Amino acid sequence: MRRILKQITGLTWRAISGPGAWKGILLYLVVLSLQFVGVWISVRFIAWSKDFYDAIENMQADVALAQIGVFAGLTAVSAGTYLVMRWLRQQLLMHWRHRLTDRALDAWMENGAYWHLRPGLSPDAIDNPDQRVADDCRKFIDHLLEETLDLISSSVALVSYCVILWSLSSFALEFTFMGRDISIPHYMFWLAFIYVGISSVATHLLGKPLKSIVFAQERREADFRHALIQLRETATEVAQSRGEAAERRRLDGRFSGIQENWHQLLRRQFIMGLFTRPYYQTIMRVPTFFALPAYFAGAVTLGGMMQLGSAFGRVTQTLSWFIFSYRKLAEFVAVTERLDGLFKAVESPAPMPNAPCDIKRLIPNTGYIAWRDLQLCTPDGRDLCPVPDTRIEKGERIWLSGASGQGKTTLLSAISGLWPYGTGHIEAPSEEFLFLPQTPQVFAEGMAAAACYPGDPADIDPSELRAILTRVGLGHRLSGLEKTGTEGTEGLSIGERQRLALARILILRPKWVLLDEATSALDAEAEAALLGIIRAELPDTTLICVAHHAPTALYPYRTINIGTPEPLTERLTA
Ligand SMILES: Nc1ncnc2c1ncn2[C@@H]1O[C@H](COP(=O)(O)OP(=O)(O)OP(=O)(O)O)[C@@H](O)[C@H]1O
Repeated sequence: MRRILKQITGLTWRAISGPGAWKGILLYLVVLSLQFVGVWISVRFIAWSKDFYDAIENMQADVALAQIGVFAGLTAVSAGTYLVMRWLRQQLLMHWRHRLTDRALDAWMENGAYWHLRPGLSPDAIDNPDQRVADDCRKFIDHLLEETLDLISSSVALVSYCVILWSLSSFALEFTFMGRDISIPHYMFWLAFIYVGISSVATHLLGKPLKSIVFAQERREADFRHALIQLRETATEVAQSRGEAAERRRLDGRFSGIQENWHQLLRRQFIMGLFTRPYYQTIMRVPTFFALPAYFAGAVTLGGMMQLGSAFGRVTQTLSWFIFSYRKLAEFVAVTERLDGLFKAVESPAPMPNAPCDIKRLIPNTGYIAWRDLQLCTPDGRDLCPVPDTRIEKGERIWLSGASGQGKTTLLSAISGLWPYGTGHIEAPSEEFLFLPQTPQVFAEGMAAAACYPGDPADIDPSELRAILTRVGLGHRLSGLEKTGTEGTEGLSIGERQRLALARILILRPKWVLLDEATSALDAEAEAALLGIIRAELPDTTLICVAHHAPTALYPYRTINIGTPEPLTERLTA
């Protein structure tokens, strides 16, 4: 309980603190005040019904008419208060959600957490981070507002109902137990608390597993959504390989996970319902039964007993907030734990237990890359092929060669400061590296954004962009620049994607480029032409090129072999 309260306050602090925090807090106070106005109006309505019916009973037409005017006024205030309160509450929801989402995105993006905290790379790997950032931030604020506002206004209402119940239940319960006369004054008052106390404990015991079931449900829903997104992203591969049946199996598997957990959820809700439903239905009647001993003892009249029953009912109903909100509270706890898990994992990510994490990084004064005594390993602690000590000067061209799986891509990750597993020393400049993978992504933001990534397309002159795209052989796709979304990049072949990625070098003009089989889908002639352009235009740029054949267009280049050298024929061609 203390842990979850700490998590809730921690997340709340993230959402409400920071510059301009006063705005959200002020909004919250206004919403709370309006909620109190709502409680006051409902109390006024109770008094109004007495005045109105008394006027009718006493045949006072003018008073009754005046009360109709009071009714209209109260209704107008009530409706106005409710609408303004709801509108402000939605504003506050977005205000705090924005702040919390900002913090979650900062945490997820800073220091490459989105890269490090992936399954297989970290013991704290985060499942479905998209769900945590997109859904859980919203749900957390939504629950926070609903539960705290409810709790505060219920507590205030409870005090006033308790005062009424205390004054109405002045009589005592008298009985004989084991030969002794016992008298419990205000017993109806104490009974209300005992009744709700016992019921709350019963609800908690029955509903305890609900939190983890709700947690699992959200996770399985997210897994199913993720599988559908994967299908969209790999549509061509699936369609070409007639993978529909396999995809259906995968999707069905994920969906049956949802169903299985759903049944557990239903079962648990049913078990809870066996208690909470009768409780809900009897809460307004049971007070009368409890008051019967006093009635039969002549301590209270029938009218008094009915009045007492309704006061008791109000107290128990307000006290039962915990019981009635149990399912929502379970969701709140599940959302809190997921979101807190994200922040905790990012703040103190643990390395894999079986792999050394001791690569020392230095930033040299002059521009060069060097490594010595470098032994990289996989996250499960397997040593990769030893890498010979090397120093790469600015403007050099390097062919990083080695058979498949020897650790070339891993070395590139280590150079750019991502790969943590291994031992040794790496010196690399602080300037940004441009990394081009084998299958570059094209983003929903369109052709220009893909060509300038990770730069901003607004920073390049459109005519220059067109000229560069034409030079890399994408002149026939220039119309894509005018189209928005994925329409402009739809159908780009892998080779064309690689051309688009190579255009980034000409646009961004970086000092250090890491090419990981970035030309593998181009024919030899196109590869030679493109690398030739890059070499001629950017003579000072260092190119470190991972490839399974010699990048002859980069000649003169230096070869660094990792593990088994490439086949002899490749070396001869070089
Ligand atoms: N997250 C990981 N978990 C476990 N093993 C990994 C992980 N990442 C890489 N490896 C392993 O590390 C080894 C080196 O991988 P890497 O991608 O660096 O090889 P490569 O030389 O670039 O191969 P290729 O030429 O086929 O691209 C491989 O055996 C790979 O399976």
